[in-house]
Amino acid sequence: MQNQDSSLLNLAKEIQNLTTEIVDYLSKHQHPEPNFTPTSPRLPETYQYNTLRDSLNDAAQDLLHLINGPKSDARIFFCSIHDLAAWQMALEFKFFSAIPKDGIADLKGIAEKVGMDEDRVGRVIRILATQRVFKEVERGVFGHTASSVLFIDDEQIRDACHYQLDEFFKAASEMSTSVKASPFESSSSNCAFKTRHGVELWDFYKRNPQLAGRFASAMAGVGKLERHFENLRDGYPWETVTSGKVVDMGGGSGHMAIALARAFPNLQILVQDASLEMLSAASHLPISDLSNRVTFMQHSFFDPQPIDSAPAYILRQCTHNWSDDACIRIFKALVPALEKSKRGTPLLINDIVLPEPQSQAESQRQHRLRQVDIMMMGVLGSKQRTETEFWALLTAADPRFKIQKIHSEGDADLMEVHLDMDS
Ligand SMILES: C[S@@+](CC[C@H](N)C(=O)[O-])C[C@H]1O[C@@H](n2cnc3c(N)ncnc32)[C@H](O)[C@@H]1O
Repeated sequence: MQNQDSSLLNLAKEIQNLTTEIVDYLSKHQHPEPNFTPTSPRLPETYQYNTLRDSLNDAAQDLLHLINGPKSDARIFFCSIHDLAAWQMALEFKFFSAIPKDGIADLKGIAEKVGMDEDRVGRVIRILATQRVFKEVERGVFGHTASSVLFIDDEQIRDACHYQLDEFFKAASEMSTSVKASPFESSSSNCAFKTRHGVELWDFYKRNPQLAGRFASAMAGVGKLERHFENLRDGYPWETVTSGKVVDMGGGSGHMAIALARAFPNLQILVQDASLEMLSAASHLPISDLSNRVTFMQHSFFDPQPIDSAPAYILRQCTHNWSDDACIRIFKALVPALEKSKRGTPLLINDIVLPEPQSQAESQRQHRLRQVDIMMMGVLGSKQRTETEFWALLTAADPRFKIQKIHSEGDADLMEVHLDMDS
């Protein structure tokens, strides 16, 4: 007889029910089920699928936490830094491309290609293989899995993983040292990145143009995760824009502007960024056919916006890089241009909007968002914000700012803000 009151069994039933819903979803949308091989079919990237996936993760994580217990859980999490160290080596020494995409390679061949001793190469690959990244097909011979082949197929996603495990991971280990040095002030000059690298983040990239290029590529990689682009594409009626240039402020290499221009042939977009290194990363992107519709300009969003009468102003993943005071300055610098624009011209803030404290957001999703918040604390002394916090900064910049709506079908929400000229 099963115990009806068993919370463990109830969680297992929830997992069974959610898995059934996922299998039904895949079958209804003609998606074959995934497997671990390099040719595994791709998963859907819809809001509905991701919501089911997050709920299943929540239930499965709860069951594992309860069954593992606090001691075993603690051992798993504090040793995960060594998984990251193995990943760091695999990325830095290009392990992924050292094994042919459709084939296998032995340890000697891989070690020669990556320029490391066989012993350590084997140890790194074998720990990753325990997480189904690479597979030891026979003793000392390795092939790819779905999770390792991703890093051959998608350079931008590889760059997104690489910059995190390189300059950001190194900085993260200095978090408590930096807070000890300035326990009551968090800023780009009082944060772990500055403690570890000796310079602030944007100066670091100015001094390392190659890493700035990787960062710009990584931003494009991050944009492919968790429906970032879909939210920007679907959260505003872009097809209604008939004239003028949309301005993408702090647009980096312009990868989002390019994707948006491809999705909407009616759009012209001006990408602004303060950094020439970021803007020049655009030369690596395939945009020759868009040269009339996507243009670039060096401009700091702290200076008054020189383009007025744009149909929309985008600020994507920029506010989270800055302190409250700096965000207020960014919003203020846009006000004169908005005043000269048509009524209802939106400022579109495309960034994480954190759930308000104690809200019921799924913990899997909330965990992802809060990881980015801690990342911002470490690399720039900045933060992710709730809607209430955004509202406070916008109205401090100009009391006429109103949050019109928030489109939220992915991790990076699209917040539509208007300057209400009648108030
Ligand atoms: C996290 S990245 C986001 C880039 C792009 N919007 C995206 O979504 O991928 C932040 C961008 O802000 C740019 N930036 C930093 N300071 C700036 C400033 N004062 N004015 C304009 N852009 C700036 C950086 O160069 C970088 O490209």
